[in-house]
Formats: sequence, C-alpha cells, structure tokens
Amino acid sequence: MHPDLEEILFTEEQLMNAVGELGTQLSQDYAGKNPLFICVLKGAVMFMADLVKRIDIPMEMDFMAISSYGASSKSSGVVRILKDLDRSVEGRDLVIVEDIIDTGLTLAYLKEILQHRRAKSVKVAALFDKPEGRQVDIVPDYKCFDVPNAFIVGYGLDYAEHYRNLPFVGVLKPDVYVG
Ligand SMILES: O=P(O)(O)OC[C@H]1O[C@H](OP(=O)(O)OP(=O)(O)O)[C@H](O)[C@@H]1O
Ligand code: HPA
Repeated sequence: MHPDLEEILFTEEQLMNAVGELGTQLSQDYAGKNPLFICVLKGAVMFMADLVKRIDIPMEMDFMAISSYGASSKSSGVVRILKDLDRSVEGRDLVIVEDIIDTGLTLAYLKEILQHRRAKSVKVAALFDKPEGRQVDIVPDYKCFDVPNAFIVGYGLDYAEHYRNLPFVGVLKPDVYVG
C-alpha cells in the first residue's frame, strides 16, 4: 500500500493475468495481419510493455505522445501531437493501446486522425474503462477492467507525473488529488 492511496483496486497479479488474457485474444484475432500496436505515451507504457510480451504472432510497435490543452488532470478535447508515429499507417491494421478511457476525448481524436491516414482498421485496447466519465460516445474494442468514477494511479497512470512507477493500481486520496 502507498500512503497517498485510499484503496488498492488491482494488484500486480490481477493486472498481469488480465493483460495476459488480452494478449492471447489479440494473438488469435490478428493472426496473419502483422498488426501495428500504437502505444499512447506516457500512461500506456507499462500496459504496452507487458501486453506485447504476450503476443505470439508477428507484430510491430510504434509510439505516439499527445497532450490535451487545459487543466493538467482534465481532458479538454483539444489534443496536440507531441511525438508522432515513425512510419505511415496506410493499409495497416492498427491497435491503439491506451491505459484509460475517461471522457473519451483523447481517443476520439486519435481514432479520427489514424482513420484519416488511411489505416485499414483501427481498434482500441484499453486497460481501464471509466464509463461514467464519458463525454463522447466511444467504446473500446478490447478492455481489461471497468473502473469507478474516481481518480486512479499506478502502473503507468499518473497524477502530476507521479505514481506511474507503482506496480499496482489504486484510488488516490481526495486530499492529495486537487482535480
Ligand atoms: O478519455 P480522456 O478523458 O481523454 O482521458 C484519457 C487520457 O488521459 C490520460 O493521458 P494524459 O493526457 O494524462 O497523459 P499521460 O498518458 O502522459 O499521463 C490517459 O493516458 C489517456 O490518454
Ligand atoms: O483516473 C485517471 N487517472 C490517471 N489519469 C487519468 N486520465 C483520465 N482519467 C485518469
């Protein structure tokens, strides 16, 4: 347990089991397609690293960093690309790897630009889904867990750039979080 956390939602073991199952599923669904897995930095970095180790078909990885304008912990829907993909996605089967879908604004933007770049298919694999936070109608094609409408950290997810290194995921104490 960490002193800034109210409760632990997912242990390292629970995370590993769910990520492993997702890897098996994706390996089946994308066999013969040489999919390109796109990690959305920085939050999805742990998820991506563990997920691709459980993919047993030919695949490629790329990375994108985006930032929403506005308050540090809230999505504004206006998204800026900080680091773009290295290669063209034209004709490729893409899997966007996201740590969490909250308002859905980040993902809606990302899907749109990748489709615009003529990808063959664009699907989303999310570690966490927070359906109560949604502001746009978007659902992940693959997900590991639903989470409650609270601010969660750990395993890549941050608050003010902290807590990404925790191997488990928990709810931040309200007196630490000034949303
Ligand atoms: O559904 P939304 O409300 O748009 O929120 C989800 C996005 O917010 C977080 O990223 P953040 O901008 O905090 O950057 P980070 O990945 O570097 O932590 C998270 O990693 C998702 O990308
Ligand atoms: O609950 C959350 N935790 C960390 N980052 C986030 N980005 C959107 N929601 C969250």
